[in-house]
Amino acid sequence: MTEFNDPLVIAGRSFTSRLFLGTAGYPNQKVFLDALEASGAQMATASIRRISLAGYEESLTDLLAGRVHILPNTAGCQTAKDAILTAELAREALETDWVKLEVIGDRELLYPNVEELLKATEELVSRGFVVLPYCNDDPVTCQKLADLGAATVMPLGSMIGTGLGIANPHMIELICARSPVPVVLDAGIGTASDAALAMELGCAAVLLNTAVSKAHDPVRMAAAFRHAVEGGRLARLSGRIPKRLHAEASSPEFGLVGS
Ligand SMILES: CC(=O)[C@@H](O)[C@H](O)COP(=O)(O)O
Repeated sequence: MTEFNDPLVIAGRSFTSRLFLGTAGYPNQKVFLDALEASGAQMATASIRRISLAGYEESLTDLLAGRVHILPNTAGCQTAKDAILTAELAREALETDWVKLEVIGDRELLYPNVEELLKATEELVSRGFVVLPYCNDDPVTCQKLADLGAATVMPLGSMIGTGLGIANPHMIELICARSPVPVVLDAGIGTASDAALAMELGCAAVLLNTAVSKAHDPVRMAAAFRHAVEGGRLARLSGRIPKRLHAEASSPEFGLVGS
């Protein structure tokens, strides 16, 4: 059975795991590392502004190096200028061109500022970055980001940290159907079934943080997400049955003894 292990390729790099993990908010370093291992994730994102997290005994980058591909993110940035500067700092410090681009338009909602996001994407692509933008669940914005050269689009399921799951599954499905680049569902995931749904809708991968780091048992939850993402992907590839409005007997009615 190799189908659900078909690698996801982003900017020439292959990932056999389609689960990407955030690194913030774990109770301690051991739980974080155990959860990371249980998740099977091969890419983990860390905020470049908070890279030396309190509670971690050694630097987060040293901790992650050799285990996963580190994806610095621009969390906390509110303008294109700020995000570009942060990405450049990350490139310098971590020697990576990859960046998860977050440009926030509202501190309470943590919703993207689309105008600034597009501006920052264009500039960072022109500077040679591999840009993975966190964006609205809006097909027009996703198309614009792809046109500007984003390596993926990462529409939100719902607001960051809410655990509300996928607020608009129809739109996520539509984005997946139209996107020329891989779609990574990012943010708002609450539990394993949300991640399975994302994959069933056609997402190439899922990025999440809070649902694991704040779970009662983060390590088990990380394992649950690993299975959910694989299961959802497998279901997607298998082709689900159409939904019907009327019952249809699942057992044949003819050829039974006495019929
Ligand atoms: C870690 C990170 O990048 C978050 O900003 C991301 O969007 C995940 O959100 P959740 O914590 O809701 O999974």
